[in-house]
Amino acid sequence: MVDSVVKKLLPLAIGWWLCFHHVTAEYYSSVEQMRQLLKLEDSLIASLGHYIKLHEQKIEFLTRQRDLLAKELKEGQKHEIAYVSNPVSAFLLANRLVTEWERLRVFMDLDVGAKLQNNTAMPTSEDVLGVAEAMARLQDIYQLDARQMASGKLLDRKLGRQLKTAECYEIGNKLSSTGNHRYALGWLRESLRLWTTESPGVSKVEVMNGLSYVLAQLGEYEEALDFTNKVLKLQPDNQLALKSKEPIAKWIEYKKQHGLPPPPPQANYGHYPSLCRGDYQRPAKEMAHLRCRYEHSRTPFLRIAPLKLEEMSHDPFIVVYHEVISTKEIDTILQISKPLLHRSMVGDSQKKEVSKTRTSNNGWLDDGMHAVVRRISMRTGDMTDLAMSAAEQLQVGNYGVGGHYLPHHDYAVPEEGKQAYPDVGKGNRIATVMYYLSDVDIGGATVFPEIGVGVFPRKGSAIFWYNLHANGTTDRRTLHGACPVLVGSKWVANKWIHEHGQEFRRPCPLNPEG
Ligand SMILES: O=C(O)CCC(=O)C(=O)O
Ligand SMILES: [Fe+2]
Repeated sequence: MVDSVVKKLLPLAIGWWLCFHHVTAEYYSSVEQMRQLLKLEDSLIASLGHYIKLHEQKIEFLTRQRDLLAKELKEGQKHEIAYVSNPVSAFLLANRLVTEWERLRVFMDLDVGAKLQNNTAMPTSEDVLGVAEAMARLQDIYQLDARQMASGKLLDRKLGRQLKTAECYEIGNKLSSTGNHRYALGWLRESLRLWTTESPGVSKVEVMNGLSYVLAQLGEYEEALDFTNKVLKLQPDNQLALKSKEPIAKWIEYKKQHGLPPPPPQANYGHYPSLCRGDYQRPAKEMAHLRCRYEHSRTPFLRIAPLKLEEMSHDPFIVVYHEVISTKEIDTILQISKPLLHRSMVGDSQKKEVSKTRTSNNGWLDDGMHAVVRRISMRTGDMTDLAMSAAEQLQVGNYGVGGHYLPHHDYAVPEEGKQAYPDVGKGNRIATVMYYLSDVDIGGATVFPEIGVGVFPRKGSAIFWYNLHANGTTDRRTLHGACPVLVGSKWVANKWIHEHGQEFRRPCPLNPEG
């Protein structure tokens, strides 16, 4: 649509420029020449009329676009958090800001000279790709198909509105450009299924070319050729289809003779996906001895204020404390940490980098920053009976749509002769206490794939486990990950406690006397 208006405007702008440059000839010395000027003015007025008309069309077009975008924005503003924490609407928002607004900006700059004013940095195409990758991750872990998502359904929830042909195409296209062909296919098929002659924004030929490309990438050459042929039937001179037809036909021959190369190996995290979905059930005999109880005997604090404790695993030791941080304390923590958030890194102090294995934001809070931060440190000490002199600052983390942290260990494995966490200088991370500062609508569990344990976030709870064996060696069974957030915004706060000072303190929590 933008294109067609641009095509009309451009020659006119050039014509207008040419008209003015003709007026420089000498006219005054001849009546006949002067008569030409009347003709010139007549044609100038006609051009001006044409120019105004096209500008009116342009304004009309921009007004329509503005109204459409405003309508979409209004939808988003009705339920802000729900809108940005739903993978589909989050994708559409990022995509609108990057693709559609950029198109409009170019269009506006073309002639009128007005520029879009904005003080906030616009998201970039990186953001759109990030959301597209998150979408593929969510589909993978939670087994979601494009058709259901496009109908506004996520698992058992009905969310948002139904997607249109062009939106499905846009998602498929972005997934295809990030190499997620498997999921791109579903979205492009949905786009074609929804396509009608009235569908704005994308032509049937574009969708079918997209399908042909993705199918060829997946080794489905026969169906790819089918789509290419369909495109050529509709548009015999379609360049993309003409170019791809021959290579696809060659691949069909190759496949007949040699078969397909084996697909690249996929990372396998055992029960990780099923634990994330809450589908995995541990054998009854492993669960039988786990209890929910009040913890009231280990420390003086617990005698006065017993805590609700849920045992998740005895060996390795993993428990969840419930209702250990109040909503008021959480509000304070979130308020001070929000301005400090930045993209989470992976790696040790020697080499830290941004990674797709950990997509969240975090910020560090020191005890000196606020009484509540100090109080949380003390509470962590009271809960665990470990010395807080060897604890790191509180790390507050926020995961957006599709945000996750693939299975990892919290302890470090230093090179021979080097110490773990040299910047902390207090030994390895003996234990982790992680507070859940929010509920999560769907997804976002903390799971331990080696031992089949999954904990779903509950605002106010905290999970506690030892990363090291009692003899100080690392416990590999503590491998754990943060499942992608499907709907919602997940907030956590980590307190990592190191070895030094714990020599006489590490209790056997299941048996205080032992
Ligand atoms: O967010 C979670 O559930 C786990 C986070 C985690 O493992 C970490 O930050 O080290
Ligand atoms: Fe961790």
